[in-house]
Amino acid sequence: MALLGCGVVGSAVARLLTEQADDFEARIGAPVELVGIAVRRLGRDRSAAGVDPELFTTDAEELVTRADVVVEVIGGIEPARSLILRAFEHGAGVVTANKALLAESGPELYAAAEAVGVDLYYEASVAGAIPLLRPLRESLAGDDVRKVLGIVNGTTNYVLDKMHTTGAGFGEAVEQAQALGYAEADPTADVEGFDAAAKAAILASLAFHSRVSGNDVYREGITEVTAADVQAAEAMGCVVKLLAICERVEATPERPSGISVRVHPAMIPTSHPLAGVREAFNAVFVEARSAGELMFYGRGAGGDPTASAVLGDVVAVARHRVLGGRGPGESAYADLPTLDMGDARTRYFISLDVADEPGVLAAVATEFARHQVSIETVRQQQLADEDHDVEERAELVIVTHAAPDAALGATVEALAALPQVREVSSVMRVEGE
Ligand SMILES: NC(=O)C1=CN([C@@H]2O[C@H](COP(=O)(O)OP(=O)(O)OC[C@H]3O[C@@H](n4cnc5c(N)ncnc54)[C@H](OP(=O)(O)O)[C@@H]3O)[C@@H](O)[C@H]2O)C=CC1
Ligand SMILES: N[C@@H](CC=O)C(=O)O
Repeated sequence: MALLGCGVVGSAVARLLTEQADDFEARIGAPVELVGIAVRRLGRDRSAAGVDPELFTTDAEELVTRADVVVEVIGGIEPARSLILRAFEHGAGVVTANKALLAESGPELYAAAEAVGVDLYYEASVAGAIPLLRPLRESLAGDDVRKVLGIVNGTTNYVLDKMHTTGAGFGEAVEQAQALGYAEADPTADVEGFDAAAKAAILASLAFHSRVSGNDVYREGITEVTAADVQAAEAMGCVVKLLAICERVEATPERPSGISVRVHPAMIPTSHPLAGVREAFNAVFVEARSAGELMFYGRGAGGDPTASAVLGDVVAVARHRVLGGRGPGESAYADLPTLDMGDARTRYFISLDVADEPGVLAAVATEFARHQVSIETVRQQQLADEDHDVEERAELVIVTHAAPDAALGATVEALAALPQVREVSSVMRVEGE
């Protein structure tokens, strides 16, 4: 086995593989020999990997030519993509945790693996330690998956959790997540939702037997979530979570059936099981026609949890080397189109700072009616300034029923333009009953 990368995940893979060498031999039916570990720079302290220092090399291209199984935990697009293709050319099976690469170049990699008849496994790429991709790809192969909904990014869940529970600032919480090994090399990928979007693309591809790339996913990160949003959520008995939502959408007279794949922050009621997902944990609901609802929960990031998923794949690929055969390849036969975000049916929470005068409610309600958005609840309260003097201002808090996202967005724009509306203080989608 060749290991590409020896950072948070790679060092845990090397250490656990070495510590449990006898068990791996028994499970696979042959010993696993680590033939080398490729890194960017030599001379760093690699003691966490617990392996012979002679194994380290900066020549990854040469290393992949002398292994039966290549584990890629470098991250990013290049040189990870070229190294994986080179490993396939030399007949090696590949295990990767690289969701960014799979979401961008998945079809190319599946085809290359297929062409030479070798394995490509990537359980660690979504939701860290949680066995999720194999259940979707294999256990649910006899069912019809309708929806996948969950928290798939540990860093943002950690940040939002800290903002809720300790009142920590955004930057401070991101630094903590980086120190704990949860964040990507560039944490922008986490906080801007790119990492969750890549994972949503992988989940949707597997769940709906279609090709979904990261660019097909509607994406909003958590950088715009303010302390005021967090407080507004709490006042509503909700918490803010970054959610990945993949769903089958039936045809309407205006558009064909397809899939909606989106990542954005949302308020969910504290009674919802996802609200209790704390720190860097992940949780994913899968809804299938016959199975009903399934929930997967566990550690979504960090060295050892991710290495657990990587090593599970190593055992599967190595077994195939010993016994013959290979795991399932890509299944994209359904070829469903990805629909526009505007067509997704969502619910909105909207908080407005309005002039407290007659006719305000009617003006606001008219905009909702004009855009065919139905209101679920409205709450109005007078606003006081810092000296607790009651001004001629009020806060209107509105929660809508589900409506097309485009109609909800247009409603917010129209509300902002009303003369009675001083400010749209907070807008967030709402998920969960
Ligand atoms: N951290 C986590 O919790 C999880 C991470 N992942 C994924 O796992 C992968 C690895 O993540 P992580 O371990 O956190 O990343 P790190 O940044 O901690 O480690 C990356 C490793 O790759 C090496 N590397 C970088 N560029 C090259 C190169 N050109 N040639 C050879 N080696 C190179 C680095 O070398 P050097 O040490 O010399 O810098 C380092 O050892 C990523 O795809 C990530 O998305 C998936 C699930 C969870
Ligand atoms: N940066 C990612 C790591 C695991 O995929 C996350 O925070 O979830």
